[in-house]
Amino acid sequence: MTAPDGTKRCAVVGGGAWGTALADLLARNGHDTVLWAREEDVVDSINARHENARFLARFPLAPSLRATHQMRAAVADRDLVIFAPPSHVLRDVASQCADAVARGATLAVASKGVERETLKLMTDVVADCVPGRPVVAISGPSFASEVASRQPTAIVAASDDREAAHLTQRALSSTEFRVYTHDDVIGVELGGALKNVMALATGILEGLGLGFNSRAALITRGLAEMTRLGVAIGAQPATFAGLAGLGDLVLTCTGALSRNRSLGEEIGRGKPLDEALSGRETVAEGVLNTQSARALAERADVEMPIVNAVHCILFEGTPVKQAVSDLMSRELRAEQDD
Ligand SMILES: NC(=O)C1=CN([C@@H]2O[C@H](COP(=O)(O)OP(=O)(O)OC[C@H]3O[C@@H](n4cnc5c(N)ncnc54)[C@H](O)[C@@H]3O)[C@@H](O)[C@H]2O)C=CC1
Ligand SMILES: O=C(CO)COP(=O)(O)O
Repeated sequence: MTAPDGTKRCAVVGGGAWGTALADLLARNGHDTVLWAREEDVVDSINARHENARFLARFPLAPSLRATHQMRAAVADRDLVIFAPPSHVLRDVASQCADAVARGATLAVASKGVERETLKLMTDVVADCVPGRPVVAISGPSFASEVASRQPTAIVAASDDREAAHLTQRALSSTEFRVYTHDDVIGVELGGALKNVMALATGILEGLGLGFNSRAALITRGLAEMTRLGVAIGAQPATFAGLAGLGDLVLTCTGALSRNRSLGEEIGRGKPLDEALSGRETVAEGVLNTQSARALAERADVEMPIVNAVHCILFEGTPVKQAVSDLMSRELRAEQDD
């Protein structure tokens, strides 16, 4: 299936901002690439005007990139299939096209989350739906719009299968987009899911009018609890100091482009969650990820005070100021006791 010049036949499943940016990268690298999008207007706008006017407006896409509404046809006979829908629909989407995926295909998943019902990682969800193929987790600090405008970006591609990680690395890498491989799938995936919760939390602090001290404390202690949970379920601690941990955490906790952070700001200013969510067409994974993270922490018997505080604010009616005060009044302890 691979052409003599090394180009691949690729499919990206999920025509939101991130799936579109990844498909654009593949197409610009010369790979024969098709993007499945759920919305007909997205398909039409990519095919007719080389733009995803709904989810990634004003960024010109590679003219060779094709979009389709036919998911099974999109994934058939492809060397590399990247899944990039919101995490809560990944199982549904992957199941719909599972039997059309080629036997020898490499699968990758770019969605950032932990399945709420099963507490499974995204790579495990894909492996459940499309068994027998290697699966790669793609994660790291990467706002889709900055990738689409070719700003230098670095991410990781993690897999237990070294060849699959290398194939994904080679397919996506360019002079503006640098992909590192990794072998710690749990750490890389958990970093991407948990940073969404921390981005919500820093947004809440911002909405409350708090300043830089509070934000720095939150990022640092947030990283400590992300690492604690990761290590408890089998991740390597060093992964959390890397691109998919600290890198993505800093990006989304400080970057104005983060949807999770901006949702947090609205909540910090006093908007109820359902009101803040209504009218948003784009995904803020941190909301569901807060529920998954809290359940994972309970199962692993790991203390995650910030995740817990966000859960109390979003789902238990705790006033924001009260949650901050509760966090600050916990029993004093040594920082190195993590
Ligand atoms: N936007 C970004 O900068 C980045 C996003 N991601 C991750 O990529 C994943 C997708 O996010 P975005 O591309 O940003 O989405 P988006 O917010 O741009 O668009 C929403 C997407 O959800 C899809 N969708 C909604 N309901 C659906 C359903 N029932 N079935 C199938 N699809 C449905 C829409 O078709 C659309 O593609 C998320 O897990 C996100 O965390 C990861 C890195 C960067
Ligand atoms: O994951 C992202 C960047 O790496 C995107 O973050 P948001 O979903 O908060 O916008």
